[in-house]
Amino acid sequence: MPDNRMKDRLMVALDVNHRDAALAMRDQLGDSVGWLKVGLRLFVAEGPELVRDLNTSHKLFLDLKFHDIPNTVAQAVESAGGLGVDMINVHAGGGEEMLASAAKAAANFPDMKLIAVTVLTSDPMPKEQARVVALERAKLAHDAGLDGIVCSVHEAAAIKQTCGTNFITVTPGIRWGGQDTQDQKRVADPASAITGGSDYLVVGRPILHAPNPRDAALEALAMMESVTA
Ligand SMILES: O=C(O)c1cc(=O)[nH]c(=O)n1[C@@H]1O[C@H](COP(=O)(O)O)[C@@H](O)[C@H]1O
Repeated sequence: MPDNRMKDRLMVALDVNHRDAALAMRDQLGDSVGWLKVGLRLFVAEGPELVRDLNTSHKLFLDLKFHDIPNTVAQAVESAGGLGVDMINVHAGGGEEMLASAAKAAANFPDMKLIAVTVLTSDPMPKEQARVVALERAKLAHDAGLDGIVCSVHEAAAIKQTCGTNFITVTPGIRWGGQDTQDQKRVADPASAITGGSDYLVVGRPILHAPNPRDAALEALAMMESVTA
């Protein structure tokens, strides 16, 4: 049985395009992971009903990366809050006013975490530059009252240092054992993510496309656990 402290820090990105595929993956993973992430592909295909269904067995991160004028983003945050999900995200690039409007709307849903994407893990900018920009955007999100950010493992420690240990760091771009990095540019393995200041690891294809997704999730969890006391 996986360690609850770690399984509650592992988010599987359900980047599939059909309700049946999503439910089958949920069932295969079972209690090996604490979180599921629904992103653009699945949400556009299947909508809110599936989100509610998945949220009955697992915590749910609705990853739609809102990026629009402040009023529109605030309204979208309200709608997401109405779904009862546990976490949503916006783009920090939307600026201070947009972030503040999103935070104000999210305050009506105290159980839902609002986080901001800093620099996409697929962005080809050099790592040093990504760290500077991600930190700048993290500060903006922190000052606007958001709960945390999405960044790569390479920026997580600096962000924690500046914004405080309670400021949530969610890190996609997780690969291990020589896996193909695909479109991801700033990657790290599960153990480095834990030691590098990540609160939550987002893993998609390395689990979804594994011969046995549950075994792949357990492998990631074992690496996460290997660096904790
Ligand atoms: O917000 C995200 O979740 C996200 C931000 C980011 O900077 N990079 C990133 O990969 N993601 C998401 O994290 C998941 C990573 O998937 P894999 O690359 O397949 O592990 C995908 O669902 C992406 O949409």
